[in-house]
Amino acid sequence: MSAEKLSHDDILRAIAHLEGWAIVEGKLHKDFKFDNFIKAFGFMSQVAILAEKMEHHPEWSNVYNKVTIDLTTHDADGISQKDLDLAKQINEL
Ligand SMILES: C[C@H](O)[C@H](O)[C@H]1CNC2=NC(N)=NC(=O)C2=N1
Repeated sequence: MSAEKLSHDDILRAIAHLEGWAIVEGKLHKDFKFDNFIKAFGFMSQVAILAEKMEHHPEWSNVYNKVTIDLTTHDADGISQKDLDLAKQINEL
């Protein structure tokens, strides 16, 4: 997996196939809403396992049934293929 920063155009092309994701303040962003806190936290647990396996970790926050995720590659100082891969796997959960 490459950790090089991708161009804006490359990212736009890729997120056309990633439902719900957008570029917000230079990061790959998506808002999630669940029925309740337990479901939101269950989702976060699954994302945590994925992130640890990929050695690539989200910036995120949770308020009750809402989870906000921002993906960026700190090592590349921008969005890389790793962020796109993690976004795709999160959508497949
Ligand atoms: C050594 C380790 O693989 C790196 O520090 C990883 C860990 N998780 C990471 N996560 C994210 N989002 N960006 C990184 O650059 C990053 N680097």
